Amino acid sequence: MAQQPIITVNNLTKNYGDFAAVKGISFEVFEGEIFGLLGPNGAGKTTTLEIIETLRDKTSGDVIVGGYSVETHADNIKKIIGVQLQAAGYYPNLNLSELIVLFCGLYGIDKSPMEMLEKVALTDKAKSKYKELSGGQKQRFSIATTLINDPKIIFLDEPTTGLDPQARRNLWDLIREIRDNGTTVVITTHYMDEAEVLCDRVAFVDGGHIVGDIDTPDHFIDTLVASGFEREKKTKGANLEDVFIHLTGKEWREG
Ligand SMILES: Nc1ncnc2c1ncn2[C@@H]1O[C@H](COP(=O)(O)OP(=O)(O)OP(=O)(O)O)[C@@H](O)[C@H]1O
Repeated sequence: MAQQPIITVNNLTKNYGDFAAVKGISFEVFEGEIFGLLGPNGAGKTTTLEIIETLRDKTSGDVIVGGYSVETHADNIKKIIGVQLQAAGYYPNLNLSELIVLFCGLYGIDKSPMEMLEKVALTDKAKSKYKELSGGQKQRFSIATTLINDPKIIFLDEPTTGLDPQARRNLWDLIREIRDNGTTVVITTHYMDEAEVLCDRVAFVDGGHIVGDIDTPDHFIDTLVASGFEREKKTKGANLEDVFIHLTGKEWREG
């Protein structure tokens, strides 16, 4: 069966005053995939994401999300997407369970906080405040809040920045699980190892453009190797991170 586009971005541009941050970007995200926008700091990933999320106006181009145009049907789009809040959005005096109740109220949805926390393995932190969580737990909680309205698509902007290797791997498992349960995931990252193991397809963004094709990580790598590219050093069968994980285990950490 042909893959169905759930997001179509066509010739998108965004100027901040005289500065062109996004310079004619086009891509499709297929239903049910983990799609990665990869690129260095300042490439235009967040700007592109925020326009798709209807949080920022575009300068020109077309963006269709779930069949709706960002220009004319932003409210319909907001109902079918899940977006991570910045940390400042979490009221400091409420615990995780109370925060979930608050978000449910904003969406007009009745969900059990424990059920939402269960999805991200945080039921034991239900009575904790957001600021008391570790980096990985904070990310997991913020992912739980994106799932409250049973969205068709969630957007994760650099979800593993600053996390330790276990927390990153556990977050990758969680993101795959969300995809396997039928939610499309759009993620930005500048970690190529992350994109390689996590994303079904990726686009490389640099200087406001998509450079090269949009393809699976495997196909990109195979094409590069077939072109005669060789790494300078022969890689070993494991790396230092493998040693670290082997020695310290892969279980959830509370630290
Ligand atoms: N509100 C704004 N006003 C002016 N310039 C902005 C604004 N937001 C972003 N920019 C600029 O637009 C460019 C793209 O920024 P953007 O945040 O989209 O990049 P990014 O790829 O997400 O980078 P990062 O990984 O650092 O978040 C950068 O040069 C940035 O300084």
